[in-house]
Amino acid sequence: MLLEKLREEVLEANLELVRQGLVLYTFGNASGVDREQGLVVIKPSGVAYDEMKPEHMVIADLEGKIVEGELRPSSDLDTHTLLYREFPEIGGVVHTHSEFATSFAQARLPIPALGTTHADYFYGPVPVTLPLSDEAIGGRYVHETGLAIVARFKGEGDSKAIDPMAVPACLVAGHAPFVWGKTPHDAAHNAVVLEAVARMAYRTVSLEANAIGVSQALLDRHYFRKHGRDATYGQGKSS
Ligand SMILES: O=C(CO)[C@@H](O)[C@@H](O)COP(=O)(O)O
Repeated sequence: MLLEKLREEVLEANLELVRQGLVLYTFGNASGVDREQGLVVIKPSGVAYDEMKPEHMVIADLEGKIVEGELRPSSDLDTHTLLYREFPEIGGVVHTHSEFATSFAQARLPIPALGTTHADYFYGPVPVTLPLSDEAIGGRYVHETGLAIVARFKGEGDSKAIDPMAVPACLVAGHAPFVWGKTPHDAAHNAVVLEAVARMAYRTVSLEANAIGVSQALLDRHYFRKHGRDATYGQGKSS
C-alpha cells in the first residue's frame, strides 16, 4: 500500500474538519500530496467520516488518474489536483462548507481583513471567485471550480495577483471555501481559522461598528511577525 504516512495525515486532516464543526455528514474533503512521487492522497467520496480508515484513502496522480484505491475519490479531486499543479508550494488542500465562510461565498463577498487575527494568517482579504457560468455548472463544474480559483490568484480580469502562500484560501462564488497549506494538517488548521475570521468579520460588520479594516502597517506587523519577512509567505500582493 502506497504512502502509508500521508494516508494517516490526510485522514487526520479530514477528521479535524469534523472535530471543529466545519463539515456536516460527508460534506467537505481533505487531501495531501507527495511531490517526489507526484501522487495525491484524498478522502473517498461519500464515506461517513466515523467509518473512514487510512486504507480507504484514494491515491491519484497529479492529473487525477487513479493509482490505488477501491473506493471512489472525492468528487472534488479535479479541483485538488489542479491546485497542486498550479500552486507548487502547497502540500495539503481542504474543502469545507463551514457556515460563515460559506455565507460569504454565497454572498459573493471577500472576507475583509478587519483585525489582527485575520492578519496573522491571511495577508489581505480572502478573495471570492467570479461566479461559474451555467455551462460550467452543467459541464465540468469541479474542473471549472479549480480554474476559477487559479484565475483569481493569477490576477485574471481586473483583479490583482495574489500569492497563494500569503492568502491560503479562496471562496468559490455560490459554493464554499477551498483552503490550503504546507501540509494536510496546515490546510485543516487554516480552514479552522478561516471560519473563525469569517465569523468575526460577519459579527463586526453586523455590529455596524467602525469596521474600517486594518492598516497596511498592522497587516505587515502581524503577518510578518508570525511568518517571517524572508519566508515565501507574505511576500505576495494582497488583493
Ligand atoms: O461540495 C462538495 C461537492 O463539490 C463536497 O464538499 C461534498 O459533496 C463532499 O463530496 P465528496 O464526499 O468529497 O465526494
